Amino acid sequence: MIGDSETARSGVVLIGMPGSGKSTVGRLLSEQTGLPFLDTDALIEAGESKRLAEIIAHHSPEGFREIEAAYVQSIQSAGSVISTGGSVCYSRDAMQHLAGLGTIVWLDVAPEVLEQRFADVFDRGVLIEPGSSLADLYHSRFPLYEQYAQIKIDASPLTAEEVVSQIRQQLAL
Ligand SMILES: Nc1ncnc2c1ncn2[C@@H]1O[C@H](COP(=O)(O)OP(=O)(O)O)[C@@H](O)[C@H]1O
Ligand SMILES: O=C(O)C1=C[C@@H](OP(=O)(O)O)[C@@H](O)[C@H](O)C1
Ligand SMILES: [Mg+2]
Repeated sequence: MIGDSETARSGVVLIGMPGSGKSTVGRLLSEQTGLPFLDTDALIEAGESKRLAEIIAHHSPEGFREIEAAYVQSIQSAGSVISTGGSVCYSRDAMQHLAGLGTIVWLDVAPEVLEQRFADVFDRGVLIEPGSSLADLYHSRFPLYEQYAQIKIDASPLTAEEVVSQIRQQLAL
């Protein structure tokens, strides 16, 4: 576990698989608490003036990871709700930076549930090897999310509102 300062505790950083609800939950949590909201995918899209799927299509997976890590490390807003992209877990530097901005909360959602939330991971723009399944991706990323998470929410059976409520309870927000 990393990042344990007073400043860090005032913010919330959501991590987890694509489709786990980071953007949805982050927006709701921000509305309910009044904490500012930042979605790192939106930050990248604004900075690059392109949609994420387009950026991913024009770079190697490693290239996209470097772009994502650089944008994430440029964030200075401690005390916000930050929804990350699912692939941020590949950058130790980015994760260490995020740990200085807020408590890292992992929305853990089973691959069977994720599959129901979006039909085509390639349309959505996810860093996944051709031929791999969401379940493969889930199992390969699991140890990374686990390593960085300070709080884990078993979000598979929960609505977005219930996830927000659990986060608020656990962090006394
Ligand atoms: N707890 C939930 N239960 C059911 N559907 C959800 C939940 N959270 C998010 N969704 C839906 O799943 C999809 C992906 O959510 P999103 O917030 O974009 O995930 P992420 O940012 O983690 O990729 C959206 O269509 C959203 O409405
Ligand atoms: O997990 C991934 O490989 C990705 C998830 C996306 O964000 P969401 O997790 O919000 O879908 C986005 O950052 C990028 O397209 C890659
Ligand atoms: Mg998102």
